[in-house]
Amino acid sequence: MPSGVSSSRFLILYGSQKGQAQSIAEQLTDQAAEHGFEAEISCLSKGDEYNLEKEHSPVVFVVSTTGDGEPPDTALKFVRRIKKKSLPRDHFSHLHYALLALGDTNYTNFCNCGKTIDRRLQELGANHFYATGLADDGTGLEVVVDPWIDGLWEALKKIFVKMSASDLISGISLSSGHQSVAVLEKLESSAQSLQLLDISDADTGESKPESETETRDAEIPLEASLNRSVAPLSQSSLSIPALPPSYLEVCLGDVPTGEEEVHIVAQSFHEVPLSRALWLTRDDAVKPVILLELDMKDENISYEPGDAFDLLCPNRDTEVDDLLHRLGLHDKKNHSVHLQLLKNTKKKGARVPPYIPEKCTLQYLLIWCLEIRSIPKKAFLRSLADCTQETQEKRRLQELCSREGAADYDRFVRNPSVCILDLLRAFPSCMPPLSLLIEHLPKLQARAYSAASSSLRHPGKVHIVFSVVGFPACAEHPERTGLCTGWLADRVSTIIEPYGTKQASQESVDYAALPKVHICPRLNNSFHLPSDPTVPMVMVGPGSGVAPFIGFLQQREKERARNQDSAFGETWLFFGCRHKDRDFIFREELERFVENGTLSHLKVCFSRAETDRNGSEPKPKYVQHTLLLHAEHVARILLKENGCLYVCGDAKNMAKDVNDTLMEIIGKELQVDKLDSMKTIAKLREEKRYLQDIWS
Ligand SMILES: Cc1cc2nc3c(=O)[nH]c(=O)nc-3n(C[C@H](O)[C@H](O)[C@H](O)COP(=O)(O)OP(=O)(O)OC[C@H]3O[C@@H](n4cnc5c(N)ncnc54)[C@H](O)[C@@H]3O)c2cc1C
Repeated sequence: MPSGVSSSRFLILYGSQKGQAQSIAEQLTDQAAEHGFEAEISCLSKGDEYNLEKEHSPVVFVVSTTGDGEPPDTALKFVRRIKKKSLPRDHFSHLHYALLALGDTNYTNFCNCGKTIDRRLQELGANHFYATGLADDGTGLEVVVDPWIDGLWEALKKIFVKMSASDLISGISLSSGHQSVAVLEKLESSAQSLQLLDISDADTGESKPESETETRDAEIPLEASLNRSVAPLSQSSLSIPALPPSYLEVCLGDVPTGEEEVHIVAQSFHEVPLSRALWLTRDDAVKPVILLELDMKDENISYEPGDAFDLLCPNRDTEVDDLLHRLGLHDKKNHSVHLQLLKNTKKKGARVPPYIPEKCTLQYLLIWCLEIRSIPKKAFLRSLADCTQETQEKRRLQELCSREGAADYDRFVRNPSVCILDLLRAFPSCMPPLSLLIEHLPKLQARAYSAASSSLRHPGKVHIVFSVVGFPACAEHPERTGLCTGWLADRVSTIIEPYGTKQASQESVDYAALPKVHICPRLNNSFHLPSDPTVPMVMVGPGSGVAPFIGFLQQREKERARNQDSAFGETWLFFGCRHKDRDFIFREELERFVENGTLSHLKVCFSRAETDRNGSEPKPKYVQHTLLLHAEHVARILLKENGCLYVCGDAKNMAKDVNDTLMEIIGKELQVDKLDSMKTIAKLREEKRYLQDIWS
């Protein structure tokens, strides 16, 4: 091993957008010492902290993917650097690395950033010492991350042995005689020290069953639930993750005097009034859809159809109140919160969360800074277990974060979208300090909504359209609505215009009395109308996925009126909903676009249409079925006329189904196999002629 390189040191490099990759990298750093390693951690953006060109210790990359397969901002420069064509093919031949990529199969280009780095490192001669992990947030990162981390330690041990062996061989190649004996002796001593590592590994005490559990056998309940387990899990010994080191000290100060409210959290947001709210669906629609008009005329905001807006909505007052009561802090809700790092914390790279303003009140912290609805991660459950008095409750929390309890975690925590308040209700003897919540709850996130209007038609305004997310009551929690869509729906509940209202009755509604909405434009680079208006286009947007296309068509309608002699490309819209009479949103506006020629073809399907009793052909149910019916035109526009295909809406099913259908259409049209169809689709994407704006 090159001199100066420790036989247990390795480097962790992370590229994180929302903090998940960073948090996993930090978790690795924390666990490394327990396994006898010395981990150095650095963000990929901090190029001055590491030098891969001279790195002879193993390197572990943890990288996420953002947007449409883009690298996170912190990894952009690194990716650009390693992609340089001038780098020789053996540039990284000295490098031994492992890579954990994070992604979400609900989006296209799953784990693209990790895959790109991996591919490029391979091209530049670097060597894997452990198989690449691809973790899917869609099904739960833990499913891959936990076993990947478990296997990493063994792989590190092996690579250190291998590296020291090859180092020895190269080191003694010039000396005579007893080479193999010397190598063997050194290897043996390496192996011994590794066995020692194994012993220390096993000696954590965490995997031993709790003695108390044995006394519970007689009362094993029949059915498991969030706070109750059944055999075999209730009797199993558990592999529990290491306790994450705490790192924050929280002091509650005086009640701030005066009205110096802190608005730092929402500082990058514009506060705009609402100017209209309308039901787009009938009362009996399964997924109710609301249109909101936001008045931006006093703000300097411009947008194009295809752009989206981030909306920051606060946590519910009632939930924050319940949480404060439960933590025994309700009487301190107006006290100011002071945060500092715990001296002697073992957490690597610990820092005070930058999104919590100094001296904000406790109530403000819980309303505006933390995502209190987030699903607690296993590390959080692990910490909560240590704050729980009652033996059975403690054991259950340990089970839920253990490897053996992974299925129960999915069933009782992840799938029902349990949040911290639900846990505290289910585990009454759990009494976490406030610092633990701040350490484990992520930052409150804004939610994005596509602009459903054009500023040519609605100057100074933007429309957004959303379906109100509903979480039905279940054993784990009461009924509730989505954080943002539910908050917005509640705000407008008293003034919202009924379904079918044609013209806003502005006078009767006091919009100024409503709370303003925090918005921030989220400009899109490519999901826009083609710059050449003669380019034909196909738009696929079922449900609220039609939003950006309403903006496209409003814009096109105005452009056509202004330039009556100009040529405009053919436009197709494929829309789908459940029922013709209940949730066919924007029906009249779409029919007007068809009448005045803005929209050449409107193809609508209904997934819950009455069965045709006349025995005629079954009607298409979903947009992909309608697309197939018009395959010839779709193929012509895309393959012969250089046209564009836009897809917007549900990422889980629709986007994938549409993609599969497109593959079928291309395969048939070009008479090629699946692989070649995929290549054609990849080319369309590259040319920005197949564009997706999809969400789950
Ligand atoms: C670029 C972009 C543009 C978007 N544009 C739009 C848009 O125009 N219109 C729109 O409606 N949305 C849009 N979204 C999605 C939107 O940002 C939110 O995710 C969505 O409105 C839910 O927010 P919420 O805070 O109400 O729900 P949250 O409280 O965040 O809950 C959402 C969670 O609930 C789950 N969930 C969703 N539906 C249900 C259900 N019925 N029952 C149980 N669980 C459910 C989801 O998997 C998700 O994990 C867009 C997203 C992106 C990224």
